[in-house]
Amino acid sequence: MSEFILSPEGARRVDARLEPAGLLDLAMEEAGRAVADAVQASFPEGPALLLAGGGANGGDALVAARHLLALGRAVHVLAQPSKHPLTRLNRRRLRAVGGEVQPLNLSSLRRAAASAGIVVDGLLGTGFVPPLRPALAAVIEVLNAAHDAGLPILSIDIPSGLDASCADVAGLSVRADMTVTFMGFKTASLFGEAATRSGRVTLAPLRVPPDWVRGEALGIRPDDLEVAVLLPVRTASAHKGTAGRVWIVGGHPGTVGAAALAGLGALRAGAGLVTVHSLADVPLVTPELMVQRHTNWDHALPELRASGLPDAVALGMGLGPQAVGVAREVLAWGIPTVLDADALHPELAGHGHPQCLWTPHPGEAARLLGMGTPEVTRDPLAAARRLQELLGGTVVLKGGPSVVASADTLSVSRGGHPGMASGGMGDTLSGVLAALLGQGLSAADAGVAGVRLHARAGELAARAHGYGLIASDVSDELGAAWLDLKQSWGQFDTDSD
Ligand SMILES: NC(=O)C1=CN([C@@H]2O[C@H](COP(=O)(O)OP(=O)(O)OC[C@H]3O[C@@H](n4cnc5c(N)ncnc54)[C@H](OP(=O)(O)O)[C@@H]3O)[C@@H](O)[C@H]2O)[C@@H](O)CC1
Ligand SMILES: Nc1ncnc2c1ncn2[C@@H]1O[C@H](COP(=O)(O)OP(=O)(O)O)[C@@H](O)[C@H]1O
Repeated sequence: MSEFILSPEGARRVDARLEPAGLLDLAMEEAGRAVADAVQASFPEGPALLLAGGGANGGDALVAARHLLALGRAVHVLAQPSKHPLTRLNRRRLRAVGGEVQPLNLSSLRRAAASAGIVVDGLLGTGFVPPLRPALAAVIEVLNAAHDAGLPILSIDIPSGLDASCADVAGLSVRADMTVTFMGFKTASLFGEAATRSGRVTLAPLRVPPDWVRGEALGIRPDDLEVAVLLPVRTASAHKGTAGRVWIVGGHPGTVGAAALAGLGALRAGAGLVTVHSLADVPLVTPELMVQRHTNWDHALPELRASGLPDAVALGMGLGPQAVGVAREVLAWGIPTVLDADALHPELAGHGHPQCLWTPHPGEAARLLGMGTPEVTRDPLAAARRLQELLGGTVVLKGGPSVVASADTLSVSRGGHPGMASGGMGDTLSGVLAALLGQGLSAADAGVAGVRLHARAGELAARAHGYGLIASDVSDELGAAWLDLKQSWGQFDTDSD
């Protein structure tokens, strides 16, 4: 099932629908219970210290404390005063079952932290409005010092002090080992330094009408089953001519490996026939890859067109200074096209078509949008949306994780591995995407499926290579990643499919 991504405003609008129906109390109960379960499952040792702020985030902490007590766990609760009716109600409920609530201040925190096995941070959630007030800043400093000394922290919904809608970390915030977030992931749970501060993030969807959440969602995060159904299935009579003919147009003296890596990626993602067209000598990365060296693009492109177009083309990888002119010609062919690297130029805006897949990394995205790279990485969902509006077709804004933006959906990929931060990984992805386009997927489906396939291959390759991962290792695992995704569907017969 897809998971959703929510803005703080979207979460508040869902709250506003729950409250008059009397359902906010139940949502808080479920949220607090999910936190208690996570504490028991992941941090079973020692007393649990729960910190409750004045808002609903603090209410979740008080509910969690009650559930932990009921499970027999030693709990210690420090709370700020609250005007929030449900938070006050849950403070009374906690007391009613014998739980003690003491005021939160620096000395009570230091004392309790010294004997705690886990701290639950329920100080600030999506209602936080920066900047952090000094009194809470001092609390978070003590908390982070205790964390540095080895005390684990689980944050409720979002680490206190983080702006949920932003991947950057502007000021002081809690450094969590784990975050239990509700209804949908927040931008801060998924991207950048904010995601690092969130630790391992798990989603408690809460029993809220899914249409209420879907209606507010900024985007979705498909699971592997949803990706698996997008991957093409061949009939027994398939042959190389029906499995997708792909051209790679790229390479230039000095950067010709980029085109070769794309070719390898396309072969390993199932393309039937792959030819690299280049002005430079392409290294023989594998004999199955066909190579045509041309002397100049002005002659080569009309000849190629006349020779019969392939099912899909990927262009730009290491293509060099002529990339924009070449891209204009290739776009006029009107066939499924991946545009990467040197072909990602603002001059091409308006020249695309619905079967285009544009694959910028944040630096290229910034060049296309005429902004700085930090603006792109601060809010990758917004940047991907703007890129799609500028370029049309489908945009893959690459990163860990990548965002796939089509006209009607924003989708965030799961997985990948930090070992994928090495040159050539994006070239491999371009080949993968072209192979999927060549096998008949729409640009939007190829974007979602190709990015996850590439990320899964990266995860598998990292088992052997860790941070020493190189792009051709990822290509080598594409077949295994494909099988893996299909098996998650549970309908894959490895002998015949
Ligand atoms: N449907 C859902 O998603 C559900 C969401 N749920 C939960 O609700 C949470 C959102 O709750 P929320 O709206 O009450 O806000 P919350 O984060 O507790 O913050 C408000 C408190 O912070 C304070 N404060 C603010 N800024 C500050 C600053 N700069 N520096 C210092 N303090 C500052 C502010 O103080 P005040 O301004 O009132 O003085 C007030 O006390 C959400 O994250 C999730 O945990 C669940 O209960 C179940 C259903
Ligand atoms: N930390 C990471 N986690 C997951 N994927 C990553 C990470 N770092 C890089 N990648 C992936 O590697 C690829 C890098 O692309 P790009 O920067 O264009 O590489 P190149 O231009 O060297 O080919 C992207 O698909 C990106 O999603």
